[in-house]
Amino acid sequence: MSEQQHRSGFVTFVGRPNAGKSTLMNALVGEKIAITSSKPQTTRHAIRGVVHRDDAQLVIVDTPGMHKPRTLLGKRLNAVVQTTLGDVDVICLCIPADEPIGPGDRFIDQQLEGFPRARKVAVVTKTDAASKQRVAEQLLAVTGLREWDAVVPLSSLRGTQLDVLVDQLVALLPEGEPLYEAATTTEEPLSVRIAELVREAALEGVRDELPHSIMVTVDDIVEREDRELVDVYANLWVERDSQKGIIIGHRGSRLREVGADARAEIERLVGKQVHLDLRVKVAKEWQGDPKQLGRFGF
Ligand SMILES: Nc1nc2c(ncn2[C@@H]2O[C@H](COP(=O)(O)OP(=O)(O)OP(=O)(O)O)[C@@H](O)[C@H]2O)c(=O)[nH]1
Repeated sequence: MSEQQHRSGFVTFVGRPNAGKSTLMNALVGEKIAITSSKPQTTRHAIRGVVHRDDAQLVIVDTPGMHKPRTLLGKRLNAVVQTTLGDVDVICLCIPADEPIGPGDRFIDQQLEGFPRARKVAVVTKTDAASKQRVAEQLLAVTGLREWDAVVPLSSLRGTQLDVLVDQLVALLPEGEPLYEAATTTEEPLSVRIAELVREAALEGVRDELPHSIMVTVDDIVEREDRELVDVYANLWVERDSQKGIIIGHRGSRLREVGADARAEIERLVGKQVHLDLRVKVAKEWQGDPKQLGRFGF
């Protein structure tokens, strides 16, 4: 194949919280990069995953869910979305098959008008969770929103139609050389990926406003010289003392569970045994504090 025919470019997935964007990106990249959870607004960073093919390279940028900002963190997250969308070749709007199209979807669809350069693809996600008829109705409803460059129904969970989406996306990319080396699946530094795995474990089973209050930082990752062992020093931040109690649980039982879950995922990532030193700390109302936000990398 000549260099000319190779295609490469940037694709992003937008959609209301819980639409299945992160799960889809992980399924496409074939490796756990963005963390997923049933809590809305799990994604906080613009994360890149890379899909490699002989004839193309798709760089996927994951964005936080678009929403009306309530906190300073919310505002900064929306700014990340705006910058990301101005910069990509294809924007995919994800709409779950198992829920009717609502004001949230329409709001985001309208925002797409602001990015005329990008090609636009509708992805109907979670087809496994809806009947055939429901999927067909949803496809019709989605088609009514605007003129799309492609409309693809799929299930990330079952892995159905993922190849169809990739084919469609590749066809919409400009011709160009690969942007990343073949072995690269993400640009995220190891410390960030580890912090996200700890946050994912901590999100399991927490409710109400607590999910948004959780932040994880990694102080140090130390490889032992004498053994195949990695020491990870991480902090789990919450906004209030009462939240600290919830995270730690009765006699530390919840924290131990979170640590064990996170450790298993980190071991899978680094391919070595891991010792996880996890401390719970309070950063008072960090979501509204510019100094704290800066410290957490927002
Ligand atoms: N049945 C089914 N569930 C799915 C599928 N894809 C995602 N989900 C579930 O939907 C929920 C939300 O998925 P995410 O990928 O975190 O959604 P998101 O759009 O990235 O969410 P935010 O980060 O909040 O913007 C999770 O509970 C997933 O397991 C799918 O193909 N089928």
